[in-house]
Amino acid sequence: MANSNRPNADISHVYRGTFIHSTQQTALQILEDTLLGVDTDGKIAFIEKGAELNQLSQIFGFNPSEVTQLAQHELFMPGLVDTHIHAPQYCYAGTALDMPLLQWLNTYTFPVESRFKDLEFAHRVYTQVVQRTLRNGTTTACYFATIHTDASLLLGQIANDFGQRALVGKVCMDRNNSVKHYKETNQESQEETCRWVSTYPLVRPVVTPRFAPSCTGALLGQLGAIAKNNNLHIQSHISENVEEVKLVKELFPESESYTDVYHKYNLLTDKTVMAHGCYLTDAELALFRETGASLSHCPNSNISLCSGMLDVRNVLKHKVKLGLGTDVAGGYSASMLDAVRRALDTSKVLTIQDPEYETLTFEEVFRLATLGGSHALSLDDQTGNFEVGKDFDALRVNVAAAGGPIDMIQCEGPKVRSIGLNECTEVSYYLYPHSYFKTL
Ligand SMILES: O=c1[nH]c(=O)c2nc[nH]c2[nH]1
Ligand SMILES: [Zn+2]
Repeated sequence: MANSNRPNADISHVYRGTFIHSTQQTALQILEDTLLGVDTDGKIAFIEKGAELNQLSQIFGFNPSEVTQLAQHELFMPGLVDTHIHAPQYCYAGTALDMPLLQWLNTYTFPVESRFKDLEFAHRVYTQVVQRTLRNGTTTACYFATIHTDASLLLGQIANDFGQRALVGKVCMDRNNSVKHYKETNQESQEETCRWVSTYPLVRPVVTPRFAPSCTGALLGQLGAIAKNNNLHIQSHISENVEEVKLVKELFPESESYTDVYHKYNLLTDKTVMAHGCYLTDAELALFRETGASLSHCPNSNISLCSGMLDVRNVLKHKVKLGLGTDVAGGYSASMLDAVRRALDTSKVLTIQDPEYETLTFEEVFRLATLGGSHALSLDDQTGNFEVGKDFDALRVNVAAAGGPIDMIQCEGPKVRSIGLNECTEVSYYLYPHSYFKTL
């Protein structure tokens, strides 16, 4: 029995069955006939082999007859972590994907986001995006909201009420010539960001310069200082599209690279997550590694906006922390399972282009969607896998749910050990992020 267990914990639930998760050493571990105990704070008190039941029940003082046994076709997996999603853009997800990034922002995104001044509209869309992502198994999400502080607070409140672990950013932008009222003055952006971050712990605020082209150097510097003084998370976009990289060079001629722009303004820290990074050089990746900043790989968005393809293998080689993001609505799907599939597709396209390229495995991408995401958001002490002491943040998956999308086929031959890349995990599940079960 592992000595990392916490024998003094008060146990509220014990589950027995199959658990799958990732560790640093193993991309996908399948733990059959396993017992997992949850304490009254919702934290994992032990995870041990089923055969240890009697011993565990004595140590932890629970009754073996109260153990919840999973059915044959059920399993637990960690809640999915979406490291980059724009909550307001959910209202046009699946449409408006006919332009490259900069034109797309001006034509569709900024006009829609400017509507979130209207709190009633914001309430409607934000409720839908939180419910939908939860239903898709996203128990942790790192959201961009809009420039409107009150609507951003509402998003945090809604996520909190539904039991989703959410990091939320009030977007900052003091540069935008395309939609008249959708920008702030430098002073407004600074003051509203201070008002925003002072709402902690109701929401976990993220300092959110939209991206370098939307912010003056002065604002970037002020946001870097606010993040530093309050030890806050930071999120933004980087090197998504060739035109954007060129624009950043023109706007910030004194900087050596796009990464250097953020670094100069103290926006690259071990609590920073930057979306995309398709065109980062090895020197820029080295700077990410040095500062502890992470990347969010958003393959659906990268393909949908014809932005580029991230070389994930190279990011991993540089030991840069990496998670997956849906990037709704540049990405048309709010499902992290879709992000898993698109990450594999992108990797396979890179292999088609260069047969020597080492394609990502399904197991590696599963890890990116769970443990990798929790690392990228610096939440790996709380979530990402089934380690003792972390929150029991899990999806209970029934791959044989009545009316579900999978036909279970009995066949002879080797036992199938991988859950594969079909629709199976989008069937039925329960969330258990805050020491109570929820069925959506
Ligand atoms: O995919 C993206 N979505 C956005 O909303 C955005 N803003 C700046 N850069 C961006 N990229
Ligand atoms: Zn984005």
